[in-house]
Amino acid sequence: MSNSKQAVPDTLPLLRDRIDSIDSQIQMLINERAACAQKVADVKLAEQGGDAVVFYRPEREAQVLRRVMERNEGPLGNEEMAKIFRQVMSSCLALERPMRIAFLGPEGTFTQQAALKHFGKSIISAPMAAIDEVFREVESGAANYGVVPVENSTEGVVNHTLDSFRDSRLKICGEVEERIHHHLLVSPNINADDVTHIYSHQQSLAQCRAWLDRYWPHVERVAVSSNAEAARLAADAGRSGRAIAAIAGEVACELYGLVKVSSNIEDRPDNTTRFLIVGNQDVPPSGKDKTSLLISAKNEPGALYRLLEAFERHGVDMTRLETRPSLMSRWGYIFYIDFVGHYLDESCRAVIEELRERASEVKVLGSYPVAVL
Ligand SMILES: O=C(O)C(=O)C[C@]1(C(=O)O)C=C[C@@H](O)C=C1
Repeated sequence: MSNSKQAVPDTLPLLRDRIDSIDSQIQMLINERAACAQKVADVKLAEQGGDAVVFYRPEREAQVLRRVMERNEGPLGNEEMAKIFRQVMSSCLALERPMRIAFLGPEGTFTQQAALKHFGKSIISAPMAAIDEVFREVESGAANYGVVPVENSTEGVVNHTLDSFRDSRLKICGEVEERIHHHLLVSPNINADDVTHIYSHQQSLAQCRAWLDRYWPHVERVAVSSNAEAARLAADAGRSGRAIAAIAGEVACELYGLVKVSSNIEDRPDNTTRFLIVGNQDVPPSGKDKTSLLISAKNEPGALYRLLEAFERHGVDMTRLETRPSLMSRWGYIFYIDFVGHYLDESCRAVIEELRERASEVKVLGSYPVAVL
């Protein structure tokens, strides 16, 4: 193999020769890696047998991606490099066993975008109409994993997702954060100056309100069921020459063959949504993990204080606390708590043990790697 540090030629033909030679080496190495992954699948099948085999290993994937970022020397940025490896692993996993991923649809939603960011593109997409359908699809075994939104930095918590954990035996196997970028999109044959209506989900219209007021004050805004649906409608309209624009994300833009009139038009550029990966497995520690708990507190004075005090005493860093009505008793509550660490870590174990003594129910929803990308 040639030395990667050898002098870079400075003419176009020589540079292209060099790129061709590097490409063929990369290709050979990727296939060598893929062959290793195939072997890994054989070993897993031999060791774990039949239905119990767990091909997808979130903790291992997180470690691989973290290592890629740690050793990266550029000129490609850490995230860019990790994205390339993300896709390489996705292809390798698909070779071991194709993964069917259920997500809150339709095709082109930000949840699908999050699923692709987390698993890479080599998955079988299964869009579901509602969050509880995503849970059911994974519980029934029809899908291997599910992806659901859990909180948004502007809109707050997604109650449907939290509530679905009450009666589900699914585990959280991962998290993914997605900066939500909105784009103004039209059909390629449409002139943006002719646009008469702008379609989008109500929340997205709200998230772009100031931008719309400034640049499109006289164009009618129409709320539809999702951004992806807005993109589909804009593409449909374009086919019959009607000038309708949509506000939607990157995946919907590509999926419906639209073009961007303006990019990143959201009023708050830090607008971020966190998604959870749900599945049937307990994920071993990756070295940098988070844990989510569901706790039913006894309805008595100081109950919440006694729960939280255990975190402080054992030095466990709590990152989120949400409260939902329990539905079992009037004014009873369920708390959703996220903290840093894995449930097998000594301090986390001690906290969970104490919580079990103090609460009427403690359910470990899962320990999982902190999002890498
Ligand atoms: O290490 C494994 O268990 C593998 O299956 C290999 C591999 C990879 O390509 O690196 C593929 C899929 C898993 O999710 C994790 C890693």
